[in-house]
This record gives sequence, C-alpha cells and structure tokens, in this order.
Amino acid sequence: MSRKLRAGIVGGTGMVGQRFIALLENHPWFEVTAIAASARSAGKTYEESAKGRWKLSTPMPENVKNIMVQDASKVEEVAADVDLIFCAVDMKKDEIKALEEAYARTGTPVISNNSAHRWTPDVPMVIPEINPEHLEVIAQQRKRLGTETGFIAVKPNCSIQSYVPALHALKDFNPSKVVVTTYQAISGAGKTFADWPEMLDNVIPYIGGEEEKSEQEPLRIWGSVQEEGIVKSEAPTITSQCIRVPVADGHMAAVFVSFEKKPSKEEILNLWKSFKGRPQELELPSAPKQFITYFEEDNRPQTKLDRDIENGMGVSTGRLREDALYDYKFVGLSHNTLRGAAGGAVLIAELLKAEGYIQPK
Ligand SMILES: N[C@@H](CC=O)C(=O)O
Repeated sequence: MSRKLRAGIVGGTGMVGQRFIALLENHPWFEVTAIAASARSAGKTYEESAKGRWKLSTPMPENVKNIMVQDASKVEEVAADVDLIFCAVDMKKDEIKALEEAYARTGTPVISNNSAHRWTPDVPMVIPEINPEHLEVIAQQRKRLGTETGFIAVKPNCSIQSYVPALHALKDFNPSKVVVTTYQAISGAGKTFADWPEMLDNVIPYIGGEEEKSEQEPLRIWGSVQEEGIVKSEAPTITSQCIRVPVADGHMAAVFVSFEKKPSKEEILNLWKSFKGRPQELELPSAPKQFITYFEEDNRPQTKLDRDIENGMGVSTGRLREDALYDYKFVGLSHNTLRGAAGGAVLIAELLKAEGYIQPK
C-alpha cells in the first residue's frame, strides 16, 4: 500500500486550522506532518502554542501535540517535507495571495480556506459535488506560476453551502431569481461564546463582505472554464441578507426561488433525494453518502439537531412550499466549519488526489 500523503497546515492554531487537524486524525490518505503559524507561535510544540486556544469539543489529537510549529512565512522550509498544504490564515488579502502563490511555486498543492484567490481566474473554487470540472483550469495556473506540480485550489465562502447545493440539484429548471437570508453561526467568525459574549441573547444584522460573497460566489461556482480562466455564470440573480445569530455552529438559509420553468414539488424532492456528484461516484473518504437530506417535519432542519448530518458534510433542506411572490420557498442548513470550511477543503483535496492532481513528492 502506498504511504499516506504528508499534509502541512498553514494557520494551524486558528479555528479552521484546528478543524483540519481534527479531521485529518486517522484520515486514510493524508496525515498531518507539519504545522505553521505566525512567527509568534513558531518554535514551540503545537500543544504549547495552542494552549488555552483549542476550541473544539474533541481533544487535541495525540499525533500533533509534539509537532514543532514552523513560521508560515518560511515557505521553502515548511514546504520541504510535505506533499500538500491546507491553508487557513488570518492576514491581509494581498499577503495571503502572495503567501499561497509562494507555496504553490515550491511545487506544492495548496488547498485554501481563504477568500484571497476566489476570483483569480485560473484558480478553481470548488464544491466537489457541483463543479469538479473547474479543476481543469489548474493547467493554466501552473503555466502562470511556472510549476509542474504546485497550484492553488480554494473553497467558497461557508454561507453558500447552505443553499447552493439545493439550487444546483434543480439546475435543469433554470433558477432565475433567488432571495436568500442566511442565519450564521458565531464559529464562522472564528469565535465561541466565551470569546464573543456580545453574541449571547443577541442578533447582529451585519457580517462584513458576506452579502457580496453570498450573491457572487455561487455564480462563479456555476461558471465555465474558458481560455481566460473561469468565467462566471450570468444567472440566477441572487440577492441576500446575512445575519449573525447566537448559534455555535451551523449556517441556515431561508430561500425564495423562481425558475424559468417551474418544477413540481415532487420533482424538487426527487431531485434533492437522488442528487449525487463526483465525490459520491468516487466514494471519497469524506463524501457524504446522502448529499441533500430533506426533512418533512415543519420544525426541521434545526441547527443544533441537524448540522452534524453525514459527519457535518451533508446539507439539509426543509419547509419546501409554494410562495405568493416566487415559485417556492425553503430552508437549507450546513455545518459552516465542516462542509463550509475544513471539511469542504479536505473533500477538495481528496478529489484532487483521486483525479491525479496531488502526488507524493
Ligand atoms: N464569513 C463566514 C465564514 C465562512 O467562511 C462567516 O463569517 O460566517
């Protein structure tokens, strides 16, 4: 049996970095062999550097405790002994762009949770069940970066996972207009209630930059691969409001949608139930068996009860009904730090490996 691929986590001390570490414990294809963070954390063991900062309810995996944290800006050193990198850093956009390109230029695949490269034309932004064909653009990117093996692939913003899969399953009916309101958990801001007490008993009707992402990123996901890179789709028109709610994990979306050709309710339910993508065909280790689960109960899905469906990699829908102004309305839910962040990125890495884009160095 071939050896596991060695994964580096750049930004390993943050909340998404911690999720990567937890998800890769016992992963059949990848193992964490390097962790990098700011110069402040470098030179300590991971256990020391994350002391008092480990935010997950599961304990820190034993296999990472003694890894010496490296300085993420020392790109050649970090990249030297890894086959791929997962990146989730808190820096300025331009700095992240440059850092990720520097890693890719070392010949290392970079799978990023950051938004910096989401609109770089030759960087694929992927939800593996929806647009796996966008990986083709990696060939163009490798030419630009002057590397045969390195590249950057990114995942989209966490909010869109709660409604884009449900709309994508109905694409043959051409959704034309979408109104979405997202109710987003505090972990999306990298916080817990302990470090964000303002969120107890409170709702904040603003998340910087989130509405633009929620309206525009789906169009890139539904875009096509052209000579100039990924060209975004023109339809549907999406308008959104994004609201922070006092929930630990799980982003919910309330959606109104009209179609060019209106499907029946039965057609929608059948399409949601039967929808499968490339991860399910390839039986990737993190792929949910059932991607979209519809709840018949009027009070479901609920964030607390249903966010962990399919190990946090499934998407749930509910309350589908006809609407007076639009064709239909429904709600969607996804786990923002699993499917919407680290889990989504691990699934992209699995797809990249299965399709031959990531090899042992
Ligand atoms: N920007 C989101 C995080 C998703 O990637 C949020 O603030 O919830």
